Amino acid sequence: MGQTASGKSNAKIILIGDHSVVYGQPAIALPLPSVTTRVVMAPAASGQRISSRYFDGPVAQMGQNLAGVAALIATLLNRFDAQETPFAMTITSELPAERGMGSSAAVAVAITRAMYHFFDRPLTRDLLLETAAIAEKITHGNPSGIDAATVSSDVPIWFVPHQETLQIPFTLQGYLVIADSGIKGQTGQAVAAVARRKMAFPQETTQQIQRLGELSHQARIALAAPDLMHLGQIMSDAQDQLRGLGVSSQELDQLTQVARQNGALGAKLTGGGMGGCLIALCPDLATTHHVEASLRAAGATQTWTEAFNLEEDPQ
Ligand SMILES: Nc1ncnc2c1ncn2[C@@H]1O[C@H](COP(=O)(O)OP(=O)(O)OP(=O)(O)O)[C@@H](O)[C@H]1O
Ligand SMILES: C[C@@](O)(CCO)CC(=O)[O-]
Repeated sequence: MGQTASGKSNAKIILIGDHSVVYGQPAIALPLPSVTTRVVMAPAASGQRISSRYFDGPVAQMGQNLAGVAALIATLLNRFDAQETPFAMTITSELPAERGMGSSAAVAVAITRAMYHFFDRPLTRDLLLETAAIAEKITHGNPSGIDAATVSSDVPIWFVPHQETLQIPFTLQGYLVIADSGIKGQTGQAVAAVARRKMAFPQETTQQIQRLGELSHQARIALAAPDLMHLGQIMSDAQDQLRGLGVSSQELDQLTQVARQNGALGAKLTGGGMGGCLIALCPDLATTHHVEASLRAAGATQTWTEAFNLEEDPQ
C-alpha cells in the first residue's frame, strides 16, 4: 500500500442471450478492448475522494446514482481494515453510460482491481467477479454476472450463470457495427419488467426465454462452422424474441430494420434494452461502412466497428 495503483476493464456487447441469461440460459458476449474504463487510486494526505463523470468530491457524499460504487468501496475498505486510509480515486471511462455496453460492470471491475492493487492483496478471477457483483446487485437489481465476466475478459465468452465461463474461438470473417440509439437504456428496469411479465404470462415468457437460449446454442454452432449468414438470421430472430419480451424500443426496432435494409445480415439490441445500443452483423468492410452511415442518418448518435477477423483493420 502507499503506491499509486490502477485497474482497467473493457466495454462489452452481448452477441446473443441478453435477458434469457438472467434465467439460467447460455449467452455469448464479447469484450471491446478498444473501449476502456480505468481507475487510478493514489495515496492522499487526508480524506477519501473520488472523481468521475458523475461526481467529484468526498466518497461519503456520493449520490444515489453511485450507490453501487459507494457500497463496493465501503465493502473493500472494511475487507482491508482500511476504513480511515486516505486516498484519491479517479475513474476515467470511454464507455457511454446506460447504453447496454456494461459501464456499471466496467467501473465495478476496474475499482476492484485498482483497490486490490493499492492494498497489495492477491485477487483471483472468482473473487473479482464476486466483488464486482456487490455494486452490480445495487445498480441492476438481479444481474446474471455476464457483464462483469465479459468486461474483465480479453476474449469472447460462453457464459452460463453459476458455471465455468468458457472462451469462444471466433474463426469467421465479419464485422459488427455497434450503434447507440441515443436513448438511455434502463437495464435494471428492463430486467424487472421481464420478471413482471414472467409472473403475468408464465408460459409465453418461459417459451421466449427458452427460445433465446436455443438461439445461443445455434449461434455457437454458426460461429464454429463458420456460417455468417446463419448467425445474422439468429441475431434477427433474437431481436424478435426480445421485442416480444417487451425490452426493445421504437428506436431500436427502427434502427435494426435500417441496418438490415442496408445490407446487415442480422441486427438486434444488445444489453438491457429499452434504449441503449444495437449490433448489426456485416459481411465485409464496404457493407459495414454503408450500414454505419445509414444508422447515423437514421438517428444513431455514435457507432463503433469491431472486426471478427482481426487480420483486417476495420477503419
Ligand atoms: N464513468 C463512471 N463513473 C462512475 N460510475 C459510473 C460510470 N459509468 C457508469 N457508472 C455507474 O454505472 C451506472 C450506470 O449503469 P447502467 O446499468 O444504467 O448502465 P450500463 O451498465 O452502461 O448498462 P448495461 O448494464 O445494460 O450494459 C451509473 O449510475 C453509475 O453508478
Ligand atoms: C439484460 C442482461 O441480460 C444483460 C445486461 O447487459 C442483464 C444481466 O444479464 O444481468
